[in-house]
Amino acid sequence: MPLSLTLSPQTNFTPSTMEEEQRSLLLSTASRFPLPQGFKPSYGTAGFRAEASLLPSTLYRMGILGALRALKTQSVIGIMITASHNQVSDNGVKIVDPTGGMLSQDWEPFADSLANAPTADCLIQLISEKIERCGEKKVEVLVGRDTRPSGPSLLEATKLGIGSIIGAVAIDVGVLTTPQLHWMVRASNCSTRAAEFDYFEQLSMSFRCLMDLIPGGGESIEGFHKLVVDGANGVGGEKLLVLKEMLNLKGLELEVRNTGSGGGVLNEGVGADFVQKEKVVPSGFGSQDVGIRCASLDGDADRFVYFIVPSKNSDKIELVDGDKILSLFAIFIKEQLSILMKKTNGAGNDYQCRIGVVQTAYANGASTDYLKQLGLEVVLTPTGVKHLHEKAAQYDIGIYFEANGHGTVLFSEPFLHWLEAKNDELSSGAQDPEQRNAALRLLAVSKLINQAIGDAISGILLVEAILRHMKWSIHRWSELYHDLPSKQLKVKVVDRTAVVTANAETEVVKPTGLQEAINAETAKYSKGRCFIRPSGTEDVIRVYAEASTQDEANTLANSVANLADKFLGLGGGSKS
Ligand SMILES: CC(=O)N[C@H]1[C@@H](OP(=O)(O)O)O[C@H](CO)[C@@H](O)[C@@H]1O
Ligand SMILES: [Mg+2]
Repeated sequence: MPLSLTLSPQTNFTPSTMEEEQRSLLLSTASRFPLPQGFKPSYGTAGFRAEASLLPSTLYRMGILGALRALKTQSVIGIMITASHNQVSDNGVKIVDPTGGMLSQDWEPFADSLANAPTADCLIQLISEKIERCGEKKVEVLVGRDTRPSGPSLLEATKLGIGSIIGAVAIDVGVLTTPQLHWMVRASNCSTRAAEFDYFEQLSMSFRCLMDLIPGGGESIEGFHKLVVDGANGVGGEKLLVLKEMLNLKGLELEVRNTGSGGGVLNEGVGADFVQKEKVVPSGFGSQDVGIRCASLDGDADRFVYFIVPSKNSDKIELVDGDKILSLFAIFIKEQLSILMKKTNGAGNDYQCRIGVVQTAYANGASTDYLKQLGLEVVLTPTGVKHLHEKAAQYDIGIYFEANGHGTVLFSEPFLHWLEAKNDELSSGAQDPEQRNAALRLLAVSKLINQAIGDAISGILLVEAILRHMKWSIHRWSELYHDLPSKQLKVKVVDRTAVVTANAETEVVKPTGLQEAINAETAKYSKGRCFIRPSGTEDVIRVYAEASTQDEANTLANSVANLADKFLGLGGGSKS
């Protein structure tokens, strides 16, 4: 428990004024968490990740960072202990800002410095430069974790870090999906009900609302109802089962496999990352699932993809990835908006709603072309939800997805205010009921789809409601456009930070000469596109290639991986 201290409002602590009580509290805890020798944690695409035994000092220090951020913002902050799709022996940490989004990027260098402070004295010096207190109210840091066995001990380290900052309190919110924690932090700071039950209730109510608004009641289509979900042996499967208990699924038969209770290993041969990258049937799925709608969550349930098992005789799947999920959401939202905005009695509409679609360079080129053909504005950002989310928030409706299934739809406050008012206006008087329904549907979407971060559970519910609304099978959805064949490889190099990229990671700036070599290789292929970038979650360089045939995409990826190896590699370095 933190020590209580009466503080005067607006007190700023400088190195010389950090009071003795705070200093000695920090000294007593910091000495228990030395930085392991040779360990250089780095704040990557989504926080810190490493082999779990290396992480107690990082988690303790991120506990401190969460507390400092809560004091600075005078808001609830979240800390999620997870390594998402990484192997079970890894763990990691993501920090959730007051809005429910990822830690503000201008705090990332501080996070790096804290995590790498070599001694307790250096750590205390860094803290004393950042610590700020305003007011006497204690600030809360919510700590959630996924199902990894290293979670409980890392939770204790995190709580000690939070408790080492006077004025901050750790609240253990237990085992959660990453997006549940983001949702709770956002709700806490909006002064709305923020318990896990409230999350489930909001999702189930908005889902039911969308289902009730389906013209003709969303009547059954042969073979339509069954959805089988692969829970990656992680936290998402169990949570989906809780939701299923609460939800009137309107005839949707939901089966969840790989919940982790059957002895399977987290992310091993299962889960969204495996399915999307390997394009093979996950463990627990097979010939009994041919033609059925299937979905996979990742280890912390912040991403999802759909897939079909096309034949009994092969372990290959037909992937319906984040790009297609984005396309489905975009079609539905665009359609509802155009119903809502249509002129009635010669009267126009008074709101110019800007829709934006945000992707990364990993988006399949066919999806980008398709979205542009729909008349949508498409922009690319660097990899990582922090970049996509920031860009999407600049629109009235910003739809963002990474190809791997991480994304959501953001609605701006001004647009939601307008929509609420429009809905009120349409509900009074003899208006077109379809226009009112369109307003209600968009409002329901804004409540169903997580406004804080990509969320597999809420995303799956939105997909299910839209497919039912459109009366589309997964096959119809998958046929929206045909993906260009693509290939991803990882290359182990001596120092991945030697690669510096520009233009949303599509061009290598350093080392010099490498981009020219990639260009020359890519030019040999019809519809060739290829880029490399350092991963922010693994110690590898990623290579992505697209071409008009799978063989060509494979060859292009291999050639460029060899180039990366030549410029940066271990010499005959490993590829996978
Ligand atoms: C190609 C790819 O799938 N990259 C993933 C992966 O990041 P890397 O920086 O590529 O390791 O993990 C991120 C966090 O989950 C996710 O946002 C991102 O899309
Ligand atoms: Mg994840």
